Amino acid sequence: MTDVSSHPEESEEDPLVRVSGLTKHFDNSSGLLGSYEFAPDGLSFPFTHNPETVRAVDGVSFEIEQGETLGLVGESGCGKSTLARVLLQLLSPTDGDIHFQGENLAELSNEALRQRREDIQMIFQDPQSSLDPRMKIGAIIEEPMEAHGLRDATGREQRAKELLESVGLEPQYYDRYPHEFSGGQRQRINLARALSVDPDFVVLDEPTSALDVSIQAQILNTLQDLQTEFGLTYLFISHDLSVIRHISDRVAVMYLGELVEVGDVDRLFEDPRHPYTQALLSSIPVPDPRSRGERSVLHGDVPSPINPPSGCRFRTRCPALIVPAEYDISDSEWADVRELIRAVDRRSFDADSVSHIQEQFLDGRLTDTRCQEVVTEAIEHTVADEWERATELLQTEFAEKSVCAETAPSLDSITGEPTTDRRVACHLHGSEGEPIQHE
Ligand SMILES: Nc1ncnc2c1ncn2[C@@H]1O[C@H](COP(=O)(O)OP(=O)(O)OP(=O)(O)O)[C@@H](O)[C@H]1O
Repeated sequence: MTDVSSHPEESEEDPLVRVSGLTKHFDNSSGLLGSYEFAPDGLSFPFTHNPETVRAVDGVSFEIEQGETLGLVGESGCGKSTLARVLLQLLSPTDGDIHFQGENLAELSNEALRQRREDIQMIFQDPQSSLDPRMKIGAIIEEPMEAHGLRDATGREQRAKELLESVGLEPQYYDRYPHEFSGGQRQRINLARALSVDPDFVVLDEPTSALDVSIQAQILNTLQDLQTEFGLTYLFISHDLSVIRHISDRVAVMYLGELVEVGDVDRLFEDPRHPYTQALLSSIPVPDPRSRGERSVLHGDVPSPINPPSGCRFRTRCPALIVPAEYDISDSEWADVRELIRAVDRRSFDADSVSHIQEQFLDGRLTDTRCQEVVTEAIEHTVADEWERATELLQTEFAEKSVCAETAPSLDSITGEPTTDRRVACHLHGSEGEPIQHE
């Protein structure tokens, strides 16, 4: 039970964790000479200074209620681990606040923060890394209790043995060494160690990714049992959507440092609203492909967080990019133009003649004259083997003029949902849950 009296700011309505506008930027120039580029010719000024900011986490806000599991999902490099490390105070935020049990962690004294650290524990992907091979299992589990001055030696031993049982291991493993255990068992030992200080909140960063699939399911079940037994709250980070679906109550989808969709796990999996969530879900293999709607595939890589795209960060890979307001073309014409833009970008067709390419991508001439002029000029560039000019023209005249490039969508709730906590950051979804019309 949480001792409410020890947290004066806490009120009935406070979630366990409230994160507001959390931002973590890495300055790549922090290393000695890291951001200096030396002139190779030896004639010009000897070096230039190009500091680069990696926008790993950019204005992220969410809440986690006591006892729930929030799943955090997204492709590699989108900022999940950085977010976890900032939450755990292993990294200091560039901006934003983290409230835990009603207290702003940034405002705590060092001693108060040290005590709070007891309440927030982390489990990493590699079950080996935190187990010192020279220490016995008992000592490994007792170490955090000792560090926080909890219990006497006998009490710690008793607690360690109880925890071994709770995580599904034998109490007599207390005197053994880590090398005697399998990957799954080592992750269980890590769990026992994290739970030894009675945390309220556990951040699990890809805790099952290094394990065999059959072992993964057992660990997930143990995590759920432990959650009930100890009243734990989890932030569960994974790129594996089936794991996220199995374990989460709610899910937050992250793309290039930002959250793009948050919602109840069943609603989000049944009816994903953000094109990125839709693309991620359609990449899960399903036994019967006919049972899913239209499949969309993620093209290309996640762009660099050093210079993320303007507006919506997903727009450079988005299959639903909104047509620029100045063009008066139908949805199917716009779909054809988008296909042409992607094909030019990937140079995926044989640029033989203007008329042939026009026929290949477009069903007749476009109704909007200006739009057709741009398309013709771009196709002419490809035939002249000027692919970069074609790409640049299409980007400037179409992609960059879309509202998706001009304005960053905010993570807004969608009304008409059975649950209130469904938020999506996409210009396709207005606050009334209806697509915004851009005529
Ligand atoms: N210390 C650092 N200095 C500079 N850049 C960093 C640092 N740590 C992370 N990054 C960058 O921040 C971005 C987010 O990385 P992060 O590890 O948080 O992503 P992730 O979603 O957890 O990916 P993965 O699942 O591969 O670990 C990446 O572009 C990464 O290269």
